[in-house]
Amino acid sequence: MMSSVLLRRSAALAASRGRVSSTFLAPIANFLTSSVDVNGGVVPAAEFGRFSTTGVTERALGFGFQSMGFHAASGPLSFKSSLVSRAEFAVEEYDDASSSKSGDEGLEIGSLGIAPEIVSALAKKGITKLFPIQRAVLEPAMQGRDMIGRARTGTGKTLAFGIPILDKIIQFNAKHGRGRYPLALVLAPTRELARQVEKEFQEAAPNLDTICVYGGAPISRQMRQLDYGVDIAVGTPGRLIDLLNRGSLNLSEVQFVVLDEADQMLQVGFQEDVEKILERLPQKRQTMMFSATMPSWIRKLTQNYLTNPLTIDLVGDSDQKLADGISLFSIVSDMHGKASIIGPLITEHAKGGKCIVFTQTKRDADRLAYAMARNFRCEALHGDISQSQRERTLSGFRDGHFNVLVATDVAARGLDIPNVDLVIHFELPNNTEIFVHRSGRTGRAGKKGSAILIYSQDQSRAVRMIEREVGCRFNELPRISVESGAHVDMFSGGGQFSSFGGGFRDRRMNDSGRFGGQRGPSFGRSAGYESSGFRRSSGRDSFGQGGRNSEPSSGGFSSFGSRSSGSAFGGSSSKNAGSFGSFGSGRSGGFGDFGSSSRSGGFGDFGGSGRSSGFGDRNSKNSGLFGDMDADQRTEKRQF
Ligand SMILES: Nc1ncnc2c1ncn2[C@@H]1O[C@H](COP(=O)(O)OP(=O)(O)OP(=O)(O)O)[C@@H](O)[C@H]1O
Repeated sequence: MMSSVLLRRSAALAASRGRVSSTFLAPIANFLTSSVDVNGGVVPAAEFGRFSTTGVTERALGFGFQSMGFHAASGPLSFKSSLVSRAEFAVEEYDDASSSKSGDEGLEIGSLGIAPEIVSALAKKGITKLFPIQRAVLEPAMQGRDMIGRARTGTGKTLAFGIPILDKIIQFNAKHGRGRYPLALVLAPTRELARQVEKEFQEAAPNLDTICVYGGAPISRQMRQLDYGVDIAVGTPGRLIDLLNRGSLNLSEVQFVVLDEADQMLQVGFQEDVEKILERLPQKRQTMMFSATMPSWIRKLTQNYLTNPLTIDLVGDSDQKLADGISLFSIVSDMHGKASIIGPLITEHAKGGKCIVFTQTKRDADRLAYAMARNFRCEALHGDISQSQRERTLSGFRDGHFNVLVATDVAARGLDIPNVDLVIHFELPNNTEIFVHRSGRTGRAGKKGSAILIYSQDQSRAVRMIEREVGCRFNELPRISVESGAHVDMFSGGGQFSSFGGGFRDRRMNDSGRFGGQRGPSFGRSAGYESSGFRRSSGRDSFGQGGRNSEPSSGGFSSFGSRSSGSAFGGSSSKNAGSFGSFGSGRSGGFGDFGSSSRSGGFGDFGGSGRSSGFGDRNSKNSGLFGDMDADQRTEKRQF
């Protein structure tokens, strides 16, 4: 091991470059000087008011930061204010972020003193200018500030925290040589997102050693890699904890921690594990939290984890919360016709590009993908599918081998897949945050895209509520009538069940409206909701719906056979044997085994995990909300 450490150190020394601190700030200062007049009158978004131009704590930042003395002496404090104001101003210009129309020439990445290897690596990806959130974050992040960052989906939050961290690590390594233990830790809620973040880090700083740890992948390989030494660890909490418990992961040198999708990471069920990890980190560290959604509860909670945090919010409370390029549509459909209108919607609105259809349940995702596969190249993605299959599916989708992905909310957050032109909410999401994240799989990085919400007549109120909460307006599409011959039968094994999802849900629904998502008053929102269709979660403001608890893939129907299984109606012996295996809310009723059976081909080895599509389980500890927990044979339920 010593040799690997030495190897890492000498490699770093070879790459060492004695950078003069002032090179970093001078170009920014020039830029700001030239832009200060322009921005003088700009009132930052609501949260920007909280950005203090005074009292910036120069936290003692551990070993890596002393060498960054220039940041501690970075000129007048108003400078930082200008930077943030400028960033906010730029948000309004963001429509055309990729062009130079906005007059952003001053923030060419190459002129900021960022490590040349980052600059050239980003340039290879066509990234030459900072996006607004990246501008806003750069300076305070370089100063070591703890922060909460909110910016709309697809606006570059990953590199907003990535660039400063990578730059600092490169500098640290150049000075001290490379050590064995990670200097930065990024926590993400799903395996796919963790992999994506790690990839983005790796591509932006190819000479740094990164590792992505998550369940469903052999732990021994991850242990070996950690043993060899890494600069940055990205992972999902379950596997990180396992590695900590096994003594393979040492977090004693971590200087930078990021909670990506922070509002999800700090939900009950997730939060405990996150805390376990945070407890193992040095006190002296820089902690940053990012998400496109920051419900009010999270702002209070973050005080527990952050020191004198700076809030950088490019969304603001009153604005619309979706990225600008997303056009929103709604269409009413009864439960029976829903599946049948997906095809026409895709044909009309995806325009040959990719489409993600979001369902509430794993089972629904399977069924819909199965039924749609008759007309589209289409696959399902959810937490009951084996990790290897999940990865194959996602890369197949990325690479354009098929164009329609039917997914649970395991794919709602963070995933950056090129050319997703259309998102369809097959069912109402459980809360507005999920709506924002799901919709945000399209319209990324300044591109345009569409999101269509399918709802039933009695969900109109919930639709209006989304509009209010998200600050958006749906364009109502004309109803699509489904001729009987064109009806999509979701249930291959039993033609008698021609309705889908919500229809069944309603039948499962008990009097208290547990399956809220399928009914008007059941839509959740983070700001609280009083309908009986909601369950309040642990005193926080964000609500799940009862249906979520009962979402489980195994709970609903027995009817849908996997491609590999002839026993499609495995649950027919269950309580409600009349038609469907189990209308109960229990996970295992009817055909609990469906979820765990392995499949070949169509529907994966249902060994994965995750959570179902809402926050309904926030009350339950260890509810297995993270995609990785399963693979480590943890006891959580699997819900995504
Ligand atoms: N400065 C930039 N110039 C051009 N493209 C960029 C820039 N920064 C990031 N991107 C690209 O924008 C896309 C979206 O970035 P990213 O995934 O970080 O968004 P996000 O804000 O984290 O979204 P979400 O909220 O959905 O997680 C990525 O493909 C990324 O490579």
